Amino acid sequence: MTDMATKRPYIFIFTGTAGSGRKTTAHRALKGRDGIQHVPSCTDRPPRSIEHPDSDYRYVSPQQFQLMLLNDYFAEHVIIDRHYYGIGRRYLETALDTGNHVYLIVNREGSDAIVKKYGDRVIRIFLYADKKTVQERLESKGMSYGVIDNYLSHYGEEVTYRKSCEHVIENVEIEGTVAQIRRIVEDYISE
Ligand SMILES: Nc1ncnc2c1ncn2[C@@H]1O[C@H](COP(=O)(O)OP(=O)(O)OP(=O)(O)O)[C@@H](O)[C@H]1O
Ligand SMILES: Nc1nc2c(ncn2[C@@H]2O[C@H](COP(=O)(O)O)[C@@H](O)[C@H]2O)c(=O)[nH]1
Repeated sequence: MTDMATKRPYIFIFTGTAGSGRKTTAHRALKGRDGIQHVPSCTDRPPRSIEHPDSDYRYVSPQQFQLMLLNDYFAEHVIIDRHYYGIGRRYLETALDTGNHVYLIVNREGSDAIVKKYGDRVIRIFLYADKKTVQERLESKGMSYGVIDNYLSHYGEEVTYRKSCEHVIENVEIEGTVAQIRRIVEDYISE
């Protein structure tokens, strides 16, 4: 068997401080690129906007989520502020089995769980912005003050996780961040 044939695909994890721009920059850098696909999370959190539900999530009811848990549906799951979030194991593994690299956007507990399960093909890219910038960006996105305050209250614990990650990017200027993400990912997948 050739070296190429034995190589497992990479799992790129976008993690970091909440509101740091993970979704925006990861999708801008990678969506539509051949050979890599996003694995969306499931959550029982209701959409923040009914008119424009966040396409990052598969929204399920709390009852559905509990049933999925009972059926060992998730590769990892967390509870954040009374809501459940998780990455479907089958989604993730089907993508990997077809030879695609994947990317996920999860918090630090999710990152640790995926590393534990999938090992050294997991690459964590940590994004952060300073607290004041996060606040301004989320206010301009129209997020409620309650959610923003909650995000900011976890900032200190979240930012220390950068030390465990393979790559750290301060997301200042969006195009610069997108270019850095592309460079990091290309370096791995063109090995
Ligand atoms: N470099 C940047 N400059 C200005 N605005 C940005 C930048 N990066 C992201 N944003 C904006 O900041 C807001 C938060 O970004 P995004 O939702 O991608 O963050 P996130 O880390 O995925 O958040 P969450 O914690 O909600 O999952 C969005 O309105 C996005 O357009
Ligand atoms: N471990 C996981 N964390 C996840 C997942 N999906 C999202 N998240 C993280 O949850 C918080 C809160 O998200 P919000 O959209 O309600 O603001 C944020 O840090 C997300 O990255 C997941 O499947 N697993």
